[in-house]
Amino acid sequence: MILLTGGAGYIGSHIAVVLLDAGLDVVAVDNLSNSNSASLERIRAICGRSVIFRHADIRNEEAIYQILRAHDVTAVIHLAGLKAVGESTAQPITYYDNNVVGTMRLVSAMTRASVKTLVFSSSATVYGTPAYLPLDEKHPVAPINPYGRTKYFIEEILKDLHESDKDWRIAILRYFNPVGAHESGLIGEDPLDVPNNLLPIVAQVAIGRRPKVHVWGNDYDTPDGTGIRDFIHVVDLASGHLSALSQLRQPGLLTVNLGTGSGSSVMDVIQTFKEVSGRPVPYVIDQRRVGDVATCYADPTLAKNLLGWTSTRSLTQMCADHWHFQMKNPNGYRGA
Ligand SMILES: NC(=O)c1ccc[n+]([C@@H]2O[C@H](COP(=O)([O-])OP(=O)(O)OC[C@H]3O[C@@H](n4cnc5c(N)ncnc54)[C@H](O)[C@@H]3O)[C@@H](O)[C@H]2O)c1
Ligand SMILES: O=c1ccn([C@@H]2O[C@H](COP(=O)(O)OP(=O)(O)O[C@H]3O[C@H](CO)[C@@H](O)[C@H](O)[C@H]3O)[C@@H](O)[C@H]2O)c(=O)[nH]1
Repeated sequence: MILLTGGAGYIGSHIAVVLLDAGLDVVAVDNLSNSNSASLERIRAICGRSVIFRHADIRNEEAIYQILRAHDVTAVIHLAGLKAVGESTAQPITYYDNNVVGTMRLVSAMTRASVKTLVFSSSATVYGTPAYLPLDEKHPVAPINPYGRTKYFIEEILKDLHESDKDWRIAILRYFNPVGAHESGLIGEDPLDVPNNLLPIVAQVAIGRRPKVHVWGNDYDTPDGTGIRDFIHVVDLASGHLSALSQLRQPGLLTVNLGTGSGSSVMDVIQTFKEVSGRPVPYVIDQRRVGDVATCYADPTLAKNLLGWTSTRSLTQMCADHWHFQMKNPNGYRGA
């Protein structure tokens, strides 16, 4: 049995599908602070079987301990956390409590239950401003906001934990920019508030929920002047977790990028989305967003060599699947 924290969320729901499809059993823990339990019903519709759901907060060590014991959990995939960069600057203590303290309570419960296999969701945001590209795992880490620092501190805590007890099997996965949705259009990204990330904004503009995309700067040192990111299909990202679990059959700690290795600009995304949706995507050029870097993409070689994992889905596929979910669920999971 795999415990999936944050299992009702965007990435967690896609990982649940990949795990169930691989024949594994899943217990999902989520406090639903940024998700809707409707996603869990949709998982059942896709896979023909369910995840077990426990409504709990990862900071509740006793509750997590009881869940680990009751379900004979052998490994944990840990996604639960807060992820909005701007909010983390306004509410740093909330972020440190939820993400860092939450992870400490979780690993304490795991230690008590003798469950010592952990896959952790980190982020390319730990690299901060790139000193060189593509970003490999040896690139220095220097996050530039509290959210990024929670990920960095958790990585360091997990390294200390592994140093202290070599029985632990830990995979730290640094995600680049997850986008898209399951091909069924049943699960996808459903931001509860105004989205910050590019793809959900573009999708809401294409469907008419917002008038236009604000392109944050077209004066970067990139071919079209707009920011470049390594967008990765969420289903490819999810399958990377299955590969990491297989690799953790031996004790050890690994830190691996999950990205495609190629970058697309904001204008590439807008153009591709326009093509796959057949809808206009009006945009306006605006000031640069504070804290943004010009270009960020992964060196995915280690994931290939160590995990035998590579991404396979194109930007067109990412936009098409994102659009499919948006069309099927114009108001997200609300009303589902
Ligand atoms: N989406 C991205 O761009 C991105 C990039 C890099 C890393 N990540 C990381 O991946 C993970 C999942 O991200 P996502 O995009 O699916 O976000 P999400 O908000 O959709 O999912 C996170 C889930 O965790 C739950 N949660 C939050 N705090 C909790 C707590 N204390 N106890 C129990 N549940 C809690 C939320 O309700 C939500 O369902 C996060 O750790 C995030 O930092 C995301
Ligand atoms: O309305 C918008 C939103 C974004 N952008 C641009 O689009 C690009 C991508 O932005 P966004 O989707 O917000 O992603 P990032 O800023 O790269 O950050 C994401 O990707 C990181 C990993 O690389 C994660 O750590 C962060 O949590 C996650 O928000 C950037 O150039 C932005 O300036 C716009 O032009 N207009």
